[in-house]
Amino acid sequence: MSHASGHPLTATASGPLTGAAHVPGDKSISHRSLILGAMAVGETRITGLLEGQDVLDTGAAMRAFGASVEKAGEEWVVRGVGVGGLMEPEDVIDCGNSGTGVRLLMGAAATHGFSVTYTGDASLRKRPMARVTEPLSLFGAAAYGRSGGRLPMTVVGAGDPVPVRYATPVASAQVKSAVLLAGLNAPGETVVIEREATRDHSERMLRGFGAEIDVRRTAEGHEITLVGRPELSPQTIAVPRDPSSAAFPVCAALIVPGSDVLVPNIGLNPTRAGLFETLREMGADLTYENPREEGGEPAADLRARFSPDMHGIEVPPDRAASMIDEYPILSVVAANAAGTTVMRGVAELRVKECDRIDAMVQGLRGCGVAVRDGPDWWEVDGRGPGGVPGGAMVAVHLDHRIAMSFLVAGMAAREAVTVDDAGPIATSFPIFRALMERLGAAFEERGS
Ligand SMILES: O=C(O)C1=C[C@@H](OP(=O)(O)O)[C@@H](O)[C@H](O)C1
Ligand SMILES: C=C(OP(=O)(O)O)C(=O)O
Repeated sequence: MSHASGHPLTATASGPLTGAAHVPGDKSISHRSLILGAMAVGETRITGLLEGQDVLDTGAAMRAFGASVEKAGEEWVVRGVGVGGLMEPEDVIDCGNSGTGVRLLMGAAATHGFSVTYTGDASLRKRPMARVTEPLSLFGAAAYGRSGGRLPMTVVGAGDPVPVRYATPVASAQVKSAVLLAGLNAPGETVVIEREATRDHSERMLRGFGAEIDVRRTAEGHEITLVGRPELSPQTIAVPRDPSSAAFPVCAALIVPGSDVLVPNIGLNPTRAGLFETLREMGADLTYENPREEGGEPAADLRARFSPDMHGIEVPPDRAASMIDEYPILSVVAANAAGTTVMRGVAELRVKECDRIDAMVQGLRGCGVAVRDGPDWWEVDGRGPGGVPGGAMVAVHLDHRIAMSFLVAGMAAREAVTVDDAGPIATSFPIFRALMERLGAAFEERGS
């Protein structure tokens, strides 16, 4: 569902940020818990589920496909219908702002013999869907959408699906996951080959639910083989906290003088941890405390302290997939570091909730920071600690990460920074404002 829009918010310079920041559950793992829970036979119990709008929309969709999804106390309980048991929804499936939601659902339903019409908010209706419907057509499904492969779109599922071998042309965990989820209800082996490793939550969770799945390194990259038509057994899932949400209090602490923030129990799956590696290379005082395993995923407590000696770096392009959602907030840290930070191989940023390179370039320029960009790269000239002038009103284009990034920028800038719409933050991090205020951040609602 679409969130209320047009709610501006201003961040002003705060004193030091201190204390513990308990960020919500991982968005990627939350979507997958609901979808795989709905395709298992029996009751899956989930704690730590992200209750952001993106995930709530996926929960509502799974109900429309015939599963039961209810909250009982602190737990979410999903009663699944089994692989092949999804039912035709009676109405359009509205995935709101969520690319992950719509692309994974298209995959899961595409090997069922019924049709589903999908839509989303004004941001999602601009995003490319052909990257998913092309491989789904190999299973025997057909998609009819607006020009350019945009939503609203009807996917006519394959009643008699065949398994597929598919090499993904873009580094995208959503595309990989859509093919694997479709492969669940195809007889035989479905194979996905990805040149660069993307987040592997689907593979881990499919294995956890009892599917036969094999991952091997070949000359072509990662080859993932899934045996179709398994019976999935229900699971008890503790969702780890989201490293992509942790990025905001961590980066705020690095650039606000005197800060010392602990972000406990963060999932540090290597396919997600590229930002933290990059920050450490820039000279950030960022440490991992109590490293451990939580539910099959590496985890640690992150400790971030004000880091006045950070310097720009060239971010290795082969790291992009492991930090793809973190480039906006990285560029805010880069603006507060000395020297230039160069980010290459990031064309995917142009097809997220908005064109994230363009949104950050415009907003940072408005804040007095020099930025240059090209089709798949951009670079930020740092102004050193406390050197960002700020004082801008920034357009967020229905993009939660742009909104949160500029609010963090405002916490360290000389003049306040206003975002034109803080509404989208609720898609992934509904407690962002309260959590940052508890650390010491100062926000104002100044009106538009
Ligand atoms: O699979 C996932 O859960 C996600 C994959 C990434 O998208 P792409 O697959 O488009 O890279 C990421 O940007 C998104 O926030 C979540
Ligand atoms: C790109 C993102 O999400 P999605 O693709 O699920 O909309 C994100 O959360 O940064």
